[in-house]
Amino acid sequence: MNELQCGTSPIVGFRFSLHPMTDRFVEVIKGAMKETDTSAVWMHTDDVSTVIRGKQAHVFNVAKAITLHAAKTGVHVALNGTFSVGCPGDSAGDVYLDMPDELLNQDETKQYVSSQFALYPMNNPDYMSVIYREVDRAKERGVFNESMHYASGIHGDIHDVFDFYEEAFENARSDAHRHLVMTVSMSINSPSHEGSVKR
Ligand SMILES: Cc1ncc(C[n+]2csc(CCO)c2C)c(N)n1
Repeated sequence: MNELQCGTSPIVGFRFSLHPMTDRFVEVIKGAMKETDTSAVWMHTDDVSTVIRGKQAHVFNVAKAITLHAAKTGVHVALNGTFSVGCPGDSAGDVYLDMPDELLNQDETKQYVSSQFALYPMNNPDYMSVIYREVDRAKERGVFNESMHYASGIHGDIHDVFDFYEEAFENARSDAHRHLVMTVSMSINSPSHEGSVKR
């Protein structure tokens, strides 16, 4: 296969970093990963970030679970990450596409999150209408917070926010334009949320 060719694999990837605002950052990061069932995704952690790859549903399920575990410590946590699909590069982890669909992390604990996201529908000349459509979806779902340069503000309960992100990521790509990148930046348990309406 031509390694430079994009758009042949349905594998979804998420590369992210957690930044807990505490001296106890090591146990918050490592604890969140350990308490999450990551067996349905390929995962690798280094000194800067962690990458998970696999079926879309599992990648979003694991991303949310790790974030929720970190949030439940009560510590102010920042998460930054990039979702990508349609550019397999290497095929390590493709075996995870055979995993059963059953989601392995089911914690329903409520948790307010404030976030910003940006969609990059690669090689799609009509990318702005894709972006507007997904921002409209956020408004319909009740998770839209505000417009801003280079991103859109999304907030609410972590389950509603991650549901929206997965739906937007699913809908912002097509057979004609399979390569999609989405960046997400989240702030949780921040003292700056004080006074925010939806908590
Ligand atoms: C999700 C995530 N993965 C890796 C790092 C990088 N990192 C920074 S401190 C630390 C623990 C001590 O090794 C690690 C792994 C991160 N911040 N967030």
